[in-house]
Amino acid sequence: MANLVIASNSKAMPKLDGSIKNKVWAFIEKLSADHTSPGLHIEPLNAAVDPRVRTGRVDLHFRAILFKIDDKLGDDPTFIYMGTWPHDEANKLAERSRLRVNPINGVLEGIIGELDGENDRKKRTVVPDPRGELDRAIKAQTKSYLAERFSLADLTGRLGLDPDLAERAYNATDEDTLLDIAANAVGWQGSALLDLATGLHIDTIREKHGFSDIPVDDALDEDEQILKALEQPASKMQFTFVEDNEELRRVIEGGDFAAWRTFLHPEQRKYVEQNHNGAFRLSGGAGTGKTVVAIHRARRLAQADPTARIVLTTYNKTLATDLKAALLTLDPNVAIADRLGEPGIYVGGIDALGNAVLNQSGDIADAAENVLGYRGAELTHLRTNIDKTWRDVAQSVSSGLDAKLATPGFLENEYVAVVLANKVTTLEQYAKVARPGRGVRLSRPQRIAVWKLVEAYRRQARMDGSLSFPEVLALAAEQLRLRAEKSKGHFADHVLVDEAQDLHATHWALLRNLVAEGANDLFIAEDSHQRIYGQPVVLSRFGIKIVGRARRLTLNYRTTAQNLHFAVSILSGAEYKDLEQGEESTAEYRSVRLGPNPQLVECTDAADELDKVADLVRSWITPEEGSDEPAVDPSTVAVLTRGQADRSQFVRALGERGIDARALDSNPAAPGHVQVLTMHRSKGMEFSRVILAGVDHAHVPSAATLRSVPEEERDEAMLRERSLLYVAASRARDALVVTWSGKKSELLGSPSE
Ligand SMILES: Nc1ncnc2c1ncn2[C@@H]1O[C@H](COP(=O)(O)OP(=O)(O)OP(=O)(O)O)[C@@H](O)[C@H]1O
Repeated sequence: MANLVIASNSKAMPKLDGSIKNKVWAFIEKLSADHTSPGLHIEPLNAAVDPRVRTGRVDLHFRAILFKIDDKLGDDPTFIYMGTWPHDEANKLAERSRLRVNPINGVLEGIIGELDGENDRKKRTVVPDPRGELDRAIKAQTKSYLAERFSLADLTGRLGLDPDLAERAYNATDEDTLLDIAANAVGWQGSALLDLATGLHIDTIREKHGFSDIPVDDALDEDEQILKALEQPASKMQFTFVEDNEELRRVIEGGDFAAWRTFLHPEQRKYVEQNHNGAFRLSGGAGTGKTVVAIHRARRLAQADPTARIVLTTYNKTLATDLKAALLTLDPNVAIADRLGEPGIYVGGIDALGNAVLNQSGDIADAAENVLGYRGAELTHLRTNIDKTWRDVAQSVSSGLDAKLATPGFLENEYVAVVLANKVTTLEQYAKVARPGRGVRLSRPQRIAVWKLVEAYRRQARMDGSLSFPEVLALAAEQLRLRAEKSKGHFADHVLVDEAQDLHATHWALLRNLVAEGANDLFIAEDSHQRIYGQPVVLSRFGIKIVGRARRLTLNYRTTAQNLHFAVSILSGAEYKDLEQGEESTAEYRSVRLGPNPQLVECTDAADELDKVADLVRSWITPEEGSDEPAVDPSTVAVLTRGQADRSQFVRALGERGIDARALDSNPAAPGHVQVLTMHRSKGMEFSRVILAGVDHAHVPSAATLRSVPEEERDEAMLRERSLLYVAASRARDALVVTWSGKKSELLGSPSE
């Protein structure tokens, strides 16, 4: 059985239709089963530049390009599949294709040859020009964009860029041209060029890509050097060893969209594979692959130890459902644990995790006494009308608390972040407890007043026999702590949490108590710029010590550089803190793809906006006859609104204009319809085309939301509003459109600013 390596070559390869894909799959399956099978017609080429190159017969009209590396000990050879082309083209390209170990960094490079004139044409046109000539003319300088910081020899001699590519990059006179060149380069060369454009030091770029200081081992022959180079992290951006048929099917069928399953960036791979001596925090901009890393890592931990109890959790149930689906897409055979505490990966929303702990815990009287001050708490029903309960309590109890503080928002935050987080059960404790991170300072009389309301709230809950989610979580955390104290151990060996920026105090208490401190205990994926609920939390308060184990991803895989630039411009001018109170920056954020600029559409009034949004959506999903644009699958188109009322209005308006649209709420997305959802609901999701609708002065930031918080907490609420628009703007893979009527939102910076 031959060893099989598949190269990601989507940039060079033509798009293949479904029937050819099936034939490619059959060809590769046959090749891995028996490479000597005559039906494969594996043939060398007389005039090939690289003697390892072969072509093979996919069908009468298509041939695959391969490299064959023989094993000198006589074992089976290794075949590297580079892609499939129409017959004549494949033969011509193969003659000029080659495999080489980069002598500067040790990375394996599979280079597909070019057809006659293609190289010259590329050099003349450089690359497509999506931003428009005008933009470029304005920004163009006559000097090389890179010359101030690097020499051409740095690019080739220290980084190992292909000399022709390095020269083109060096001749680029502005950032846009450089980004164009990066977007068209293959594998590690593209991401290294982006790093150069960002201004990173050559040594940093080498380190990020895991380049070897001894690139080539001269004691090995060339074939052995090639096989060794396949192990380099940056080689794995282009090549993957196929271990079994199931994996092979995934690679072939996945195509471009599923590259995340196989071709990880060396940094992503590092965070998947590295072991840590305790909690680790992976932050990173929207779309940099934090979720991808968490999923791969969970699978890696499960493979490394089949008895390990792994918890993979995230902010809510819908995101957890997506997480589980993605995990099973990555590996349909992965061991899923159906019950918390069993070996395998248990996937669930974090609130459900709290429930699971209590359901599996038996008597919770001691925990209830410690957290709530009474023993009889039962998980009979969940209280969902929290706002109403606080409102009723504030109206019926004469506490003397100022009206601006006697709001459901302030009281619930105080209850969760201070009272539950510190297991406060008496006024004496509350009067003394530290309240770090709470915007409003409270005098002693104010504390007494708040406590009166807390007591009334608890009385009410006791009468109802109901518990809120934060109470369930606090009880579950305490139950776990008591269990560990009695030497009964923990429910998990490894916990991985995604979207962690939005977790509140009792979530963290639960996570800390779910797993003992130790190797690979907690893996935290988060982005402070995407905090749209609640307030920042300081992890060390919960016994979660990151101490130097924090890293950041900056390369965006989701969206285009233009959309990314626009999304980041929304954050500019505001200061964000990460989970350890460090400053979070967007300085190195960059994207691997280019596209058109986001469209900003001013409408005359609400009716005009509904019409314009409908026209735009229609032009995408049913392009006019003769249009060059292919029809877009409606379910990959999303209209995002700030509130639920606007959401309903857009669903209705699109329907009235003949477009089948559905509101997306707690239900899963239905195929075949345009999705209309709130910006909050869009968290963690992505779509091909996104319209942010109703982005006007009154709705974004939401004037009503800002009015509802005390003055001292307004800056924080404003940060959340800014983050919400950033989250929404960073959901688009390809096209991003923003519409409004009346005065536009103050948060909208122009993309050219
Ligand atoms: N190495 C990769 N190769 C190809 N695609 C990738 C890679 N890593 C991530 N992606 C793709 O980029 C997109 C964003 O990834 P992911 O959702 O993991 O990012 P994220 O950082 O969790 O984003 P967010 O913070 O916005 O939720 C997804 O479509 C994912 O498949």
